[in-house]
Amino acid sequence: MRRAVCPGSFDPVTNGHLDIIARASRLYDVVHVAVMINKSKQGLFAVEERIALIEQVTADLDNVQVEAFHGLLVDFCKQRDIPAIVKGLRAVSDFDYELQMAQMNIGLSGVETLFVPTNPAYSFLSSSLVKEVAQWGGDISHLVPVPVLEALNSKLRQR
Ligand SMILES: O=C(O)c1ccc2[nH]nc(Br)c2c1
Ligand SMILES: O=C(O)c1ccc2[nH]nc(Br)c2c1
Repeated sequence: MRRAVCPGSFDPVTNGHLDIIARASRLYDVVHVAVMINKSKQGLFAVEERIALIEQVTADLDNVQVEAFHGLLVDFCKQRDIPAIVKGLRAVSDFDYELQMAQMNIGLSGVETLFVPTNPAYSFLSSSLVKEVAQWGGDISHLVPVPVLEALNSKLRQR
């Protein structure tokens, strides 16, 4: 079974993320979406909420599995026999950091990183920008899946 992991914080999952995950699911037998637990950074959505949203929006992709992880991504990969990391690249500005991480990861464990050029329609997109615009009442309905839009609206109404 050829496995890959798509790591991220997915706080929340956007159309850009979903595009990468769907394309990876067409290239690999199993795609593990790994939601990073970051104790030092309180996200808008709890990890469980992020996982539930990703599961909801990838329900039509039967080879996608979603789970949380903390610690080193390469350890997550080793424990699950995953030889490849798949990440989206939005712009040249992403590449510096991603190259550094990829070189660190292959040095640590031999896990390769494959980069997928994001759909140009989403090259400006990030979870943080979506949250920023949504909290000021901006229309982000074309940037996130419907369940995420609904979750964002109710989360921001609670504030
Ligand atoms: O959610 C994130 O933090 C995040 C970051 C960087 C990313 N590259 N590709 C994907 Br999918 C991705 C997700
Ligand atoms: O949402 C983010 O923060 C984020 C960052 C970096 C990213 N690269 N490719 C994708 Br899709 C992506 C998403």
